[in-house]
Amino acid sequence: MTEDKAEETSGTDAVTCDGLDYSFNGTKAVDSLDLSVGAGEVFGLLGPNGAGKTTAIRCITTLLPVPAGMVRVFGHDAAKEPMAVRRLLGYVPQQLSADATLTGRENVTLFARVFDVPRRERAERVAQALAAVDLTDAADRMAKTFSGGMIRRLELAQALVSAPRLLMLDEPTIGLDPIARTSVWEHITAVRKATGMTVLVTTHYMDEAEQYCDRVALMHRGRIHALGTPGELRGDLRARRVASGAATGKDPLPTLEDVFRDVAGSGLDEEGGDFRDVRTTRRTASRVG
Ligand SMILES: Nc1ncnc2c1ncn2[C@@H]1O[C@H](COP(=O)(O)OP(=O)(O)OP(=O)(O)O)[C@@H](O)[C@H]1O
Repeated sequence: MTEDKAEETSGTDAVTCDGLDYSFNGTKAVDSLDLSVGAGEVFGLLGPNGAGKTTAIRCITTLLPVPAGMVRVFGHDAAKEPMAVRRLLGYVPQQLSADATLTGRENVTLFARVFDVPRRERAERVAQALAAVDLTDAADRMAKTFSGGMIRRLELAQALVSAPRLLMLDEPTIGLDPIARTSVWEHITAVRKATGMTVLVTTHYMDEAEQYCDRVALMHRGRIHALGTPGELRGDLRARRVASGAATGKDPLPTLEDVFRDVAGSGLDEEGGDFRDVRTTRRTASRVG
């Protein structure tokens, strides 16, 4: 992290969305979203396909234009100061962002150049980013020889090389096997501990959200239906069930998926929106091969 960025981002929320709306051809993808992500938090935006998670993320990254006053990143208005916002962000989109025909090091160097990492610091910062995701030994191999998990870690290194204060990850572990998923999360967690950066992540995987996110927002049809720590949300649902006579205090805590079913009602079933069913497999290694 560079010192000027650390100073610039102290004392303000990392992300504030205030009545964020976004429509595609008249259809609302994000509907009056209010959200605050505290500096240093790992915050999970959860929801089934089509909930509006990616659209919200793209508004926050400034990739989709929004009116002034709707999105702030460390106090900078995304509409008025998009360059200031971008300077503080690292973004790993769902789509593949590594080039198969370049080596790991070349891919990260490309991002270092695009994000204006000073030339004299570049080689060291690239090496640090690769080391942070455990790719030092593979750094000089072409990305097309990498496994899906390694590619995801390479994409993380690409996003980390500019020393972001806010790392945005759109479905970072989709399509990976359980071991690779754990490895990606361990690296995210380690970098976050070392740098204090904020992490905003979208996922379908409730187990990951539960394990790695400080707070989560459950999103459905463009709106947030519940927000809190995973423990709070599960505890609240149990309390509601006990109060209504549907459960006793001795029953095990409901899962986050139960919480989601409760707040989203029957809409999930209508849309075939069970989280276990809706994962779109992100093409990773096979796509670069
Ligand atoms: N470029 C686009 N043009 C038109 N409609 C879009 C576009 N991108 C998204 N949408 C629509 O906006 C809504 C929200 O989509 P979005 O991709 O934000 O959801 P999501 O929660 O990220 O889902 P997924 O997990 O599938 O990415 C959906 O109804 C989707 O069809």
